[in-house]
Amino acid sequence: MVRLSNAKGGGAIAASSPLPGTIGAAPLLEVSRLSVHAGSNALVEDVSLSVRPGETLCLVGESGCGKSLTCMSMLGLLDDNLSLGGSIRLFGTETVGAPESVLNNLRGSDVAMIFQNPMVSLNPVQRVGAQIAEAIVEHTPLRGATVDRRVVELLDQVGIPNVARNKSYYPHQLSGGMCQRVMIAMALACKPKLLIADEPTTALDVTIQAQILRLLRDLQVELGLGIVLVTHDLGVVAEIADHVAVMYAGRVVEASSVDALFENPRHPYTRALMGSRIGFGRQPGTPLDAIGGTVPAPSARPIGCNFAPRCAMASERCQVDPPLLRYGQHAVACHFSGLESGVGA
Ligand SMILES: Nc1ncnc2c1ncn2[C@@H]1O[C@H](COP(=O)(O)OP(=O)(O)OP(=O)(O)O)[C@@H](O)[C@H]1O
Repeated sequence: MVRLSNAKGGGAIAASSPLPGTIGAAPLLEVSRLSVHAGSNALVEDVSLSVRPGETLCLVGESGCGKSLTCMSMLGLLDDNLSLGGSIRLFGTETVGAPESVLNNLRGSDVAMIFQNPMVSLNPVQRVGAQIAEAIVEHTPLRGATVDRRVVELLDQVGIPNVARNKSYYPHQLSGGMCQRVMIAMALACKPKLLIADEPTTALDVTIQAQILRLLRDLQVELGLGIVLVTHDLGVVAEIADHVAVMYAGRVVEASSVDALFENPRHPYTRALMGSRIGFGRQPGTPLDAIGGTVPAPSARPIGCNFAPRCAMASERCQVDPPLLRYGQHAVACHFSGLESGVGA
């Protein structure tokens, strides 16, 4: 279940139903009223969400909406110039304000992260098998020949063909898709319960992207992983998400189950994201509508609703910040959502 709250909108909001089989399972991750500041600028505000075993939560939004900072906060990997507020509980342990040793224990053991560009994340001068072996030695008690066996097992698990040969290759000898599989193998080396994936398919072409998403989904079923996946692509969301949090200018503006979001997007920003992409409710032949304007910089946010300057529906009401409100399993922060009065579904 993804839970959401917004300080201005009141208490916790249950924004979607748990997956079958996860009802009652303790959340792997619980983020409550997360804020990230650079000096007086709020980069992320009042973000709350949770992920249970076997669930995939997608964070979606344009560049600069705060998706990566939200993920980096979860791992305690924020730059030194940033300050963190709110609460982040990983497997029940509060990590905000916790000593580095607590985060070190969690990172690479119960929680792992994969990034956008595997070519950048992998060491170019070390064979991929050796890089996975290093991750195994760092995060598990395995040693010697057992490590080699585990390398082969992991490469098999992520669908690398001809493992005996490919494990001795350097990253540049493998395709981008294969390198991303290697990164996923490294992430799995520590048998994590939670995987945080920041745009893991953005650098890959569409066919390979679909293969990697399928792999993540398969691994999730096999291992019961919770996944937080960042993307700006609603196609990726449709493919893999159970729950979605749409972020705009540092906040969650809409959240629900993936089905409810696509059936009935309520925030004008969500609808604009859908309208700017081929295949989401568009008639064949209609031109793509780019969303006019850009996400406001944290230092230049408007008074009231952050999306108002780009919103066709904006009126005087939007000078007042809309709270994130819930209707059933759907939460939205817009004066025109029809949710304020609790009507309409
Ligand atoms: N260390 C930092 N100091 C100051 N501002 C920062 C810092 N890191 C990120 N920001 C700003 O915070 C905002 C949110 O950044 P973030 O990287 O989380 O966005 P994003 O939604 O992940 O975008 P992208 O898809 O481009 O990664 C942006 O305006 C960014 O410029």
